[in-house]
Amino acid sequence: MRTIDWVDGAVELVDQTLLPDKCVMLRVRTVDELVDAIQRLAVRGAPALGVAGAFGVVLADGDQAQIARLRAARPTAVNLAWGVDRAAAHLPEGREAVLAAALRVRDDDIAACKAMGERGADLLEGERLRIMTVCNTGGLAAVERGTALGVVQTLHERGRLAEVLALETRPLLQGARLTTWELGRMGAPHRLIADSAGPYLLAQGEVDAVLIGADRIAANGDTANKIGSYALALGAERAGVPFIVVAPETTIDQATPSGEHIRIEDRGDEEIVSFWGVRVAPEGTPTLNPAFDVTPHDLITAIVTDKRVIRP
Ligand SMILES: CSC[C@@H](O)[C@@H](O)C(=O)COP(=O)(O)O
Repeated sequence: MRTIDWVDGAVELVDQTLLPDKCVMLRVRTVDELVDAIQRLAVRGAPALGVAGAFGVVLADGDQAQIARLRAARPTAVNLAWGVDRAAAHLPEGREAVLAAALRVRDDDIAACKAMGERGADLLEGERLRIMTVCNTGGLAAVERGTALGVVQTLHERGRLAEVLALETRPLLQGARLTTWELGRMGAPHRLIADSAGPYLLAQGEVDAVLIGADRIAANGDTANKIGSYALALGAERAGVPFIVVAPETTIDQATPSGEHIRIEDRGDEEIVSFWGVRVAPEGTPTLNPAFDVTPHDLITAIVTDKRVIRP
């Protein structure tokens, strides 16, 4: 199954807000619908956002204001702007050239995820690995297979996966809803844990490696990823566990020198004052809701891309 694709003149994508209960495909025909899908996380994850951005330029049909709005729909994952720019570069050649460029973004992502899975599995030592991960970095965050969870899938296919400990990933529960769903479909052994249990379980020696994805990697290797990644990096360093970032080359942003320059999306009050539509905090509680954090490069053991292994 492809998470996102171009089908009969429209973008077709899995509506991830409905998982794990329902797997429904959404057909998106306008930039307005696509921006809405991106902002409510019907489509999400850096590589999938890159593909959505590229397809969105086809839908925009040369309208520069719409292209600009799409490019800014979510600020932290560099892949969205990158995908938009890569397709938009072909606007002077006409719609067919833009569509061809967008299809190349899709195909390159499929190839990159396969390459990362193999390189990551080759890098890890040990025969029966216990992996900790946060958010969702599987096929749902890309077109197929994904980044960090793509490495997990390759390990599983090679018979080298003992277990995955998946953080639930509050507030939107990408780990609880999406990662466990994907691991179940793969038949990979896993247990779901509360976010705050991550560093403790690392200290208890329950984990052989932490594998995460990335939304933007600065030129010096500082990495923005789902909120909670930094706590895992600190816990992993203290426990002597490798902390590995898996991301395509397209997530490396040479224009951003270091993590302090990365814009972190704040997603507002609603997601944390309530849980699945039920208010859990007193009316009017002020909030801070950063969707991502930045792990400094010195806490990262290795960055695995589709082309190389970087040791920041
Ligand atoms: C392969 S996905 C890498 C990242 O995009 C992923 O870890 C992540 O943080 C996604 O956040 P989300 O807010 O669900 O888009």
